[in-house]
Amino acid sequence: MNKHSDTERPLRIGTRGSPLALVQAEAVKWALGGGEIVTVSTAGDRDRKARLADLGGKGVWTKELERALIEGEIDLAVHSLKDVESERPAGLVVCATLPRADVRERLIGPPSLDDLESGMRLGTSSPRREAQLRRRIPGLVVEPLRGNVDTRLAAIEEGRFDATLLASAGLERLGRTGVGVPVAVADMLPAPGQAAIAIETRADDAQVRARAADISDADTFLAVSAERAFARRLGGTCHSPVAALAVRKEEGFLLRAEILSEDGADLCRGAAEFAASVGDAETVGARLADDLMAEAPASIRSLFSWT
Ligand SMILES: NCc1[nH]cc(CCC(=O)O)c1CC(=O)O
Repeated sequence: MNKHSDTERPLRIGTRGSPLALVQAEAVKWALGGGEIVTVSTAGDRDRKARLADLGGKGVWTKELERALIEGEIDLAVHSLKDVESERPAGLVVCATLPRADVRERLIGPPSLDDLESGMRLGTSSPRREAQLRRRIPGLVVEPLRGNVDTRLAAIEEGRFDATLLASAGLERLGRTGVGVPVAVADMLPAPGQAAIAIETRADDAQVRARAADISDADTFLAVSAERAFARRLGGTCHSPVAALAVRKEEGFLLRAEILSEDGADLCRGAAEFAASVGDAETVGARLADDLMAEAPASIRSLFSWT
């Protein structure tokens, strides 16, 4: 029996209602040894046509859950960490992460990135994916493609696009392991926080924080702390192509990160090591952001509020 379960109420686990969100919330419920799933709909779920940026950026996926947390309707919120803006509303914290899944992207459509050519149509609404692939394939035509995983796969099957990219982690969690081909992180660095399921709660809720800490994966939490400190220091918005990935080394961790111009023509990348402490992860992530921005051309700098 879970060591907290004698004394504590079942936690209300807030989640979006998409198939991926529900699978992730179930994973957290299972790890906690129980709880009640509460589904909250977000602006991003209600409007599938508009560009993410026009709906108010990444916050569209999380705002309703955050309101429910602040108002005490739920005890914790489960998110794909990469959808959670690096600046949190006052009083809320990302306090735990489940063990990270495969961080790679999967290419849907062609057999490999080398099969993409100028003039082909890539469907994506991600500025990072757009910039990374336009850098690699000048002349690639990029058009918005949103919606849940099935919607996006259907768009390729119906021939509306030649290719799209999806996170391996999401496909695996939905049981779609055979879809597409994995892309090496050396060819496409993922988004900060990709493949990590995060628990967000009220900063002053010590009981929930303790229960979340029990199920948190320390290496994942350290890695994403550095990636998110990097993104936070840049002052990016939904229009900012940012990639970052930290991995465990024999001693400590290695953070790799890059920022690009919208068309991918310009790129600044770097790497830095950090020790196994959240403080060091955050310091090193922020310093790498400063180092890259200090040398970034205007085409990149204009996409961030870094000063
Ligand atoms: N932006 C939507 C989103 N948020 C998290 C995932 C996948 C799961 C993850 O990275 O944790 C996806 C889909 C995708 O980008 O393919």
